[in-house]
Amino acid sequence: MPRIGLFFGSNTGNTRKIAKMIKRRFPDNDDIADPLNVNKATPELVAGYSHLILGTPTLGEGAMPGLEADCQNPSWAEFLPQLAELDFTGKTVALYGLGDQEKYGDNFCDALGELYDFVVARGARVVGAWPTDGYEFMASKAEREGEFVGLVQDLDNQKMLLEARLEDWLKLIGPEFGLPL
Ligand SMILES: Cc1cc2nc3c(=O)[nH]c(=O)nc-3n(C[C@H](O)[C@H](O)[C@H](O)COP(=O)(O)O)c2cc1C
Repeated sequence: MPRIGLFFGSNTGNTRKIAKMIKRRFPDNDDIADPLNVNKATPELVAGYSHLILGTPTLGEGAMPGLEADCQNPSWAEFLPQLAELDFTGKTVALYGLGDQEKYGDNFCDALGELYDFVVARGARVVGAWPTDGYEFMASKAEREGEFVGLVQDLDNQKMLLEARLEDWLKLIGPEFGLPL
């Protein structure tokens, strides 16, 4: 079984696209599972991995994706409560989030911050903090002590930076995840 689980929620496909890019970046590497939408995941599946890469967009006004944020399918908002009792102690977790800094500068990538708080409260070791340089926003729950808690991508305004940012971040977390660079 792969060591590294790759889970995402997505409304319009951007977060899924990045999950697929991460998987494709390591071809023929059995350590990393195929990306799975959280609306098809189970707590048992998440529990089975020692390493997790979790991705989420922010919807609504700073909300997790899910039915209340007008997604067509359940997503993180419905799945996280199912993980409430899961012990993340001993797990290494890397997070990435998507948002729109121009339209939602007051809630930029808030769901990424919520995901961070959720796993940290359950004992996870989170790696892959990311600089806020190069982004313009007013407030973000994903910002802690001057850094984002994970990779931030803005495909609405900075799509041209997608690949370079992802590559740099994968280099950052690679050693923590035992992934080749
Ligand atoms: C209705 C709606 C609400 C949004 N609210 C926020 C928000 O509060 N904060 C933010 O950073 N981005 C917000 N966004 C931007 C999305 O997070 C961004 O477009 C993201 O790339 C969508 O990812 P997905 O295609 O995986 O769903 C919102 C987008 C939509 C359509």
